[in-house]
Amino acid sequence: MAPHTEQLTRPAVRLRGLTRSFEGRTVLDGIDLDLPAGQLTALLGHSGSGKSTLLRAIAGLDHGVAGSGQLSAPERVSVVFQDSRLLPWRRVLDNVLLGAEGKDAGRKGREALEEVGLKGRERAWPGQLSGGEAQRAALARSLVREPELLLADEPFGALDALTRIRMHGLLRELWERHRPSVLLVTHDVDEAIVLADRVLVLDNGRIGLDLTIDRAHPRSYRDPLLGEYRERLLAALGVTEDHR
Ligand SMILES: Nc1ncnc2c1ncn2[C@@H]1O[C@H](COP(=O)(O)OP(=O)(O)OP(=O)(O)O)[C@@H](O)[C@H]1O
Repeated sequence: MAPHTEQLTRPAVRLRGLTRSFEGRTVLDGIDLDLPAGQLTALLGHSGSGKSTLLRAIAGLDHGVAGSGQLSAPERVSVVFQDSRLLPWRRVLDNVLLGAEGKDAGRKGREALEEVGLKGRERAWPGQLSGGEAQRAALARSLVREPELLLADEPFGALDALTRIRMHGLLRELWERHRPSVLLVTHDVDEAIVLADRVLVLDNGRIGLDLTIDRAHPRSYRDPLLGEYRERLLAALGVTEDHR
C-alpha cells in the first residue's frame, strides 16, 4: 500500500488482543478493535463490564494495571468525565486554558467557550455554573487541545433529561465541526443510537456486538426506524421484554 493511502485509511485507535485484569480477575479479555479516524462510536455495557477500564487504557491512564496486547492511539487525546473536573479556584476561562500552550491559546479558549454557549461566562467561578454549564466548560477545555481523539466517559450521566438532550445536540454539532474520533461510554441506549454512527457492546471482556447505525442526522428519539437498533442493543445487553 502506498504510504499516503495507508495514512488515509489508518484507524485512529487500533487494539489487538488487549487484556486488562485486576487482582487476577480478567476484565478485558483479548479485545480486537479499530476505531476509524473521525468516527463517533458509542460503547455500551453492563455496570462493571469494563467500559471505563477500556477507555482508560486507550487514554494511557492505566499505568500499573496488569495487561497485555497491542494498543495504538493518537497523540492528541482529550478525556471528558461524568463530573466536569473543573478546578474550583480557577475561573472558567483559566480552567479551559489549563495546559493549553501557544500565544493564541487565550483566543482559542474564548472561541471554545463561545462554541459551547458560554460566551460571557469566562470570568465566572466553576461553583457559579449549573451542572450542564460545567459540562459545557469541560467540553470547551477538551476542544482547545484540538484532539484527534475525544474519550468521553458518561459525560452526560449526571445531567437531568432535558439538559442531556441539549448536550447531545451540542456534542454532535461539535463533532461535525471538528471531526475528532470520539469514543463515548454511556449506559443510555437511546443516547448511543441518537448520537453515534457505530455502537459497541462490551460483554464478558469482549466486543459482543458491533452495530452500524445507518440513519441520517439529526435523528429523533421518536424515529420508529431506530426501534430495531434499540431492540438489538437491548437484546445484546440481556434486557428482555420481561425486564422492562
Ligand atoms: N483500580 C481498580 N482496582 C480493582 N478493580 C477495579 C479497578 N478498576 C476497575 N476495577 C474492576 O473492574 C471491573 C470493570 O470496571 P469498570 O469501571 O471498567 O466498569 P464499567 O463498565 O465502566 O462500569 P460502570 O458502568 O459501573 O461505570 C469492575 O468489576 C471493577 O470493580
